[in-house]
Amino acid sequence: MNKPLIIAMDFKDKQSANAFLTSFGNEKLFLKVGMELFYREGPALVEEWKVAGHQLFLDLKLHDIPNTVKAAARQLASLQVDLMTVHASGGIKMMEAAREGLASGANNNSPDCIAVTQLTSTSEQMMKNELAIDKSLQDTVIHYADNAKQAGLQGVVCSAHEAPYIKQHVSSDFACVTPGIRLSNNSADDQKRVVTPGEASERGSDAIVVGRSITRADNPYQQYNEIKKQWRNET
Ligand SMILES: O=c1ccn([C@@H]2O[C@H](COP(=O)(O)O)[C@@H](O)[C@H]2O)c(=O)[nH]1
Repeated sequence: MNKPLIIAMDFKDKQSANAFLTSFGNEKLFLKVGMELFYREGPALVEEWKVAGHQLFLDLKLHDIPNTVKAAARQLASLQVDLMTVHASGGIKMMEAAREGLASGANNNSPDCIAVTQLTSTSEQMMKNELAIDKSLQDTVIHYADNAKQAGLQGVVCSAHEAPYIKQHVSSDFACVTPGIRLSNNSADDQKRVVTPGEASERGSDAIVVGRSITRADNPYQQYNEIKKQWRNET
């Protein structure tokens, strides 16, 4: 990966999403389609944006029994997206099943598959009190990342806080895709583990995912370029 800045296209429908994209002109982007937009618009919008030349991250966070995940991944592979997600808490067999499903459904290149370790909206306190996980957040994320590596996935979704530890304890070339990105004057909203684009870069993130800081900005294109500049250390 070459320091991608992935835009989280969390819009209610295709019309609002495409209205947002008009300010980017013909620029080719890396777009993340999540549950909100996919459940409304389905594969057609993904195909439309692929044809328009954008890279696509389909973030549906599959989490089910291995057989079901394998079959779902087989369907998603035919969409020829670049990246997709599963939840690491589904276990190694489920992640292996996702990889097998992608391989069997792809015409040529299968999409990269990465596993969500702990959502960036989760705090250490919440993990212990609500989720009843006794390990520290950092150790849990490293453990899940190690499972994802064993399952043959290409990387994980984590916060940039954990990225250096994953590089150190799992593998330096295991991809860390990090949401929870905010400029220093932005609200964290529902995110708990946030960093600035510059901090994500310093901590070794391979790609950042940014939604509301761009999509809700007064001038999304200007904000996108400001975040890109900080993320890529361009002065
Ligand atoms: O741990 C995770 C996994 C996925 N996400 C997704 O990233 C974006 C972040 O949006 P912001 O508006 O920049 O907070 C969103 O689509 C999430 O579904 C995440 O935030 N954390």
